[in-house]
This record gives sequence, structure tokens and C-alpha cells, in this order.
Amino acid sequence: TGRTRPERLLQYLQKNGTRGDANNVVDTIDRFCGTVEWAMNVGGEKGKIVDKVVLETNPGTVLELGTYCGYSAVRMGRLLAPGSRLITLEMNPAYAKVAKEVIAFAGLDKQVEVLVGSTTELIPQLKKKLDIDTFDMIFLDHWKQSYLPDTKLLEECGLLRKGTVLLADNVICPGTPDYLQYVRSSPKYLSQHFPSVLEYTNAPDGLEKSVYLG
Ligand SMILES: O=c1[nH]cnc2c(O)c(F)c(-c3ccc(F)cc3)c(-c3ccc(F)cc3)c12
Ligand SMILES: [Mg+2]
Repeated sequence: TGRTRPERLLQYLQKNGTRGDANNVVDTIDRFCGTVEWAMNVGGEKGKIVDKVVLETNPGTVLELGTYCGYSAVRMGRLLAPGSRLITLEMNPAYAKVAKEVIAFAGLDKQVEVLVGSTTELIPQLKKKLDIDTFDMIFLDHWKQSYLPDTKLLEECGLLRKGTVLLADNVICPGTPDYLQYVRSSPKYLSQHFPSVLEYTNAPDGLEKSVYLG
């Protein structure tokens, strides 16, 4: 009876999930999206690639652009070492409200912090707001037109360091051609493409991993 899809997703989780079990939260949301209604979480197939990159990078600080219902925040947060922090930015207050409840349900509200606002407004405030100097990993999963300007803003704000890993969702569907061209041609990045499928479908999509070289 939830009025919006995020509310219906949260209600399904509260009814069918195991509180405090982040792995179960990921699986329960995937079951909702696979059997009840599609939602734009990174999903299980691309999620396995996200897991691999997180485990290889072992980031102490992660910045996510685009929280939605908190699925990828939980997916990444469940793999972080104790004391690590994940900051996730969401401009839609209704999405942020659901995400905070999903993250709390998973027991990750100590490691994961949701900030509500636009990336353009929040990114320049992050150093002041948080006692974070640079991020070890960035997950771009918000609006495709914002990937490139926000990456340049992160550079300008000194939030990237030599070795920071940028991982971008949806670089094929719906596609982020200007961002791809930038990270693949700039001498400041070393990029690698991971072909996959659009969440809960068999349509082609992919992730792009780009290491900032400073
Ligand atoms: O906007 C997004 N942010 C983050 N991740 C997304 C994602 O993982 C997606 F799969 C889609 C998607 C792709 C194909 C499709 F048919 C519907 C939605 C979108 C998206 C794209 C265009 C819109 F108008 C609305 C949503 C997003
Ligand atoms: Mg996405």
C-alpha cells in the first residue's frame, strides 16, 4: 500500500527481511525488484562487480553520488572494514528518507551517512562538514548528465588523491558518453570497462572503473 516505489520496497524489506543482516537486505531487495517491481538499484550482476572493486580497494572512505533506496550503500557498506565510512548524497528527500531506514535496518547507520542535497551544493562542503580530507573511492550512480561536471568538481575541491578509484554505474544504459570520453582520454585517469547487464534485465549495461593518477 506504499504510495511510492521506494516506500513499497521498504515495506517489503521490513516484512520479508532480517533486521541487522546486511547480506539479507541486499538479497531481499534484489528479490523484490526481480519478482515484484523493477527499481533502479545497481542490482545483483553489476553488484558482484561492485563487490570485487570494493574488496580490492578496501577503502577507508567512500563517497556515493545518488543514494536512491540505499541498496548500493548497504552493498558496499557491508564490505567495509570497521572504522571505515561511506558518505552518500541524495537530492530527493523522499528517497533519502527511505534510504536512511533501509541502511538502519541493515545495521549500517554507524558506517553510512546520508546527506540530502544536490551534489553541486554538497561536494564543496564535504571537507568542512566531515573530517575527511580525500576519498579512497567514489561510486557515481546519480544523474548521467552530472557524472562529468561532478568529477571535475571533485578534482577542483581536492577530494581525490593519487589512487582514488572512481566506479560509475550505467555508462552504457542509459549511457554517459561525455564522462566516458573524459576518463578514457584524460592523462589523469587509468580507465577499465566492465561489461554487464542492466539491473534485473538482460539488457546490456556496464561499469567504468577509473583510477585517479593525480
Ligand atoms: O537515473 C538513474 N540513476 C542511477 N542509476 C540508474 C540506473 O541504474 C538505471 F538503470 C536507470 C534506468 C535505465 C534504463 C531505464 F529504462 C530506466 C532507468 C536510471 C535512470 C535513467 C533515466 C531516467 F530517466 C531515470 C532513471 C538511473
Ligand atoms: Mg544506476
